[in-house]
Amino acid sequence: MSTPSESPAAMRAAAPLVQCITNFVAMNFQADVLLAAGAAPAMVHDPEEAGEFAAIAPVVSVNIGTLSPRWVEGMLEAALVARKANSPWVLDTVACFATGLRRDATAKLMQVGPSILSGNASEIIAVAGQASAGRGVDAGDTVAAAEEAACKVAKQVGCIVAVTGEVDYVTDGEKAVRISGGSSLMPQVTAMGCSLSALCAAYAAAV
Ligand SMILES: Nc1ncnc2c1ncn2[C@@H]1O[C@H](COP(=O)(O)OP(=O)(O)OP(=O)(O)O)[C@@H](O)[C@H]1O
Ligand SMILES: Cc1ncsc1CCO
Repeated sequence: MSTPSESPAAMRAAAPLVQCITNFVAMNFQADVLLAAGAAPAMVHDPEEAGEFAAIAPVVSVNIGTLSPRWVEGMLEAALVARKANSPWVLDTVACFATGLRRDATAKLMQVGPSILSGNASEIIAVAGQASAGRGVDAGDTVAAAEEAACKVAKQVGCIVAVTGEVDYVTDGEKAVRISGGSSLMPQVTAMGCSLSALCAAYAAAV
């Protein structure tokens, strides 16, 4: 395992293939962010091939931003294959509180047990089964308000939970770190959080 300062070089050296099942809005931007960081993105989502590809890729990044029932099938197939192979997989629960399809998909995906769960404060509060103030893809809660929910989910699932916002809160349920350094311009650009969760996947595969 590399130290945080060694991790970027370790990731570049490994150049991990990252299977991304992500939303239409983020797809291009997220792929470019992964390439810039030194990973090798592949956007592979159809259930006809998602599981097969997950057997080749060392890590899977799942993002529920633009959902359809068929995409959910692909997500579940890929997540199950990754889990069975003991490979990491990351779940970004975009707007998971908003509709029945999203709530149902999130519940099924959480049952597979992601290695890392990433979302804004309202999404993480909703995953913990609490009422959130989110609106669409935007958070209506502070990161601080989601810390308890993040710890609860991390302990229950045995995963890392990252709550994103002005200062990110990352926990395994016992230890936690707060990460600052973002820009107030970042919420004005779409797909920042989506790209971050895919980057987490790349690092999980490589370091
Ligand atoms: N107000 C802010 N000030 C500084 N940095 C921020 C702020 N809001 C977000 N960020 C940065 O943007 C990153 C993504 O966080 P955010 O919560 O906006 O993701 P998101 O809502 O899931 O994004 P998207 O759904 O558009 O992909 C954070 O990790 C943080 O670095
Ligand atoms: C705007 C938007 N709508 C669904 S996914 C997405 C990208 C940011 O979450």
